Amino acid sequence: MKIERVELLHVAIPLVSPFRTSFGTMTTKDTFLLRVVTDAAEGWSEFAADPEPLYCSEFVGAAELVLDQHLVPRVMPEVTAAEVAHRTEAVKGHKLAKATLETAILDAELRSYGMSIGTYLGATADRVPAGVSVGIKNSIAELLADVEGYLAEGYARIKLKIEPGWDVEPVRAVRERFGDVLLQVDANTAYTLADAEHLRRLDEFDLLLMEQPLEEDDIRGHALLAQRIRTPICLDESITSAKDAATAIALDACRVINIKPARVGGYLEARRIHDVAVAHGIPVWCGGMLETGIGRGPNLALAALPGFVLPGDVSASCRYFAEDVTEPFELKDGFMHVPTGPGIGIDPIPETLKRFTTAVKVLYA
Ligand SMILES: CSCC[C@@H](NC(=O)CCC(=O)O)C(=O)O
Ligand SMILES: [Mg+2]
Repeated sequence: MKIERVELLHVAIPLVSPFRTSFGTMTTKDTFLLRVVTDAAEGWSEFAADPEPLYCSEFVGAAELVLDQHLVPRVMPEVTAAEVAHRTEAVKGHKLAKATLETAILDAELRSYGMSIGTYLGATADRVPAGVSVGIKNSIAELLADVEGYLAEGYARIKLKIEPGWDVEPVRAVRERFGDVLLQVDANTAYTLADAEHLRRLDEFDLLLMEQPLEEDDIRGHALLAQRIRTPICLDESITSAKDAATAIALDACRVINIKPARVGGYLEARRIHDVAVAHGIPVWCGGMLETGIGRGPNLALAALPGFVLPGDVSASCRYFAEDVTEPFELKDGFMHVPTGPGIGIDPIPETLKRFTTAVKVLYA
């Protein structure tokens, strides 16, 4: 496809409530959407990280710069989605920025074919079970009230953010109050191997998994920890490619993988990781980055691939947003429906997008 225009729309959407993790507290989804206009169709995507490099090394300002100066020029003037990774591989890192570019081009390409991203990726379900991520709270009582509300909405699985000082007690409280609900935790790299004996205390709660307890580059540490605790280790930040997945699986560093297309450079690599995991009998699930509907839609399609056997973090839009730049994705009987329209299957609502847009930068015209 011939690229005719590329623009980046900064959006700031307030969260319905603060979302606290081991690395900070979010109150607004402050990122950008990428719009790629081609001679065949236009495509949309969103940058999944935040203004500060706290979840990973990438952040909004750097992504805008690397797209403008190093990634978009490399895909000019004509490109297919399959070529984007190859054309940009000389640029080291910046997987989330690359994912944003690849996804917008893939969206345009699929729209021009009239094909949904679910069909393209190999989705085998039209709805997927939804889990929900629950932040660190000011009190156990507040946590229990939140979890009660999510369970009442029908969420199939609860994920609790943990950090040193907020781990065993909140997990115990949820287990004691809500019985054998599907329950897992996510530490976002907040612990070290020295915490192994403490983390082993979580084994009594029959958790589905413990997500990313150690630093993202500590594959060996996760393999050693896995020998000392019973709870299956799930990697998130550590897995940025199919190669990482193969290494982590081969070293027994994880028994589950959280796949986020943004973290691994896009949906094409996400599918490769799915395939590697399935080949090794490793269950995967689709993670989340508090995406707007522009990211939430295609994530639901990915979550419908056969190896995504665990509920993911693709919750209803209202979990985070009172109003989104797209029509809301809603929870129905604990499931989220996979969009079936062409491309990512969802479009920004022009008037709402305008209202939430804080800046527009034309990268190519
Ligand atoms: C600001 S936290 C973003 C990363 C985090 N994501 C979630 O906890 C799920 C967020 C969501 O529901 O989209 C993770 O490490 O898995
Ligand atoms: Mg995580």
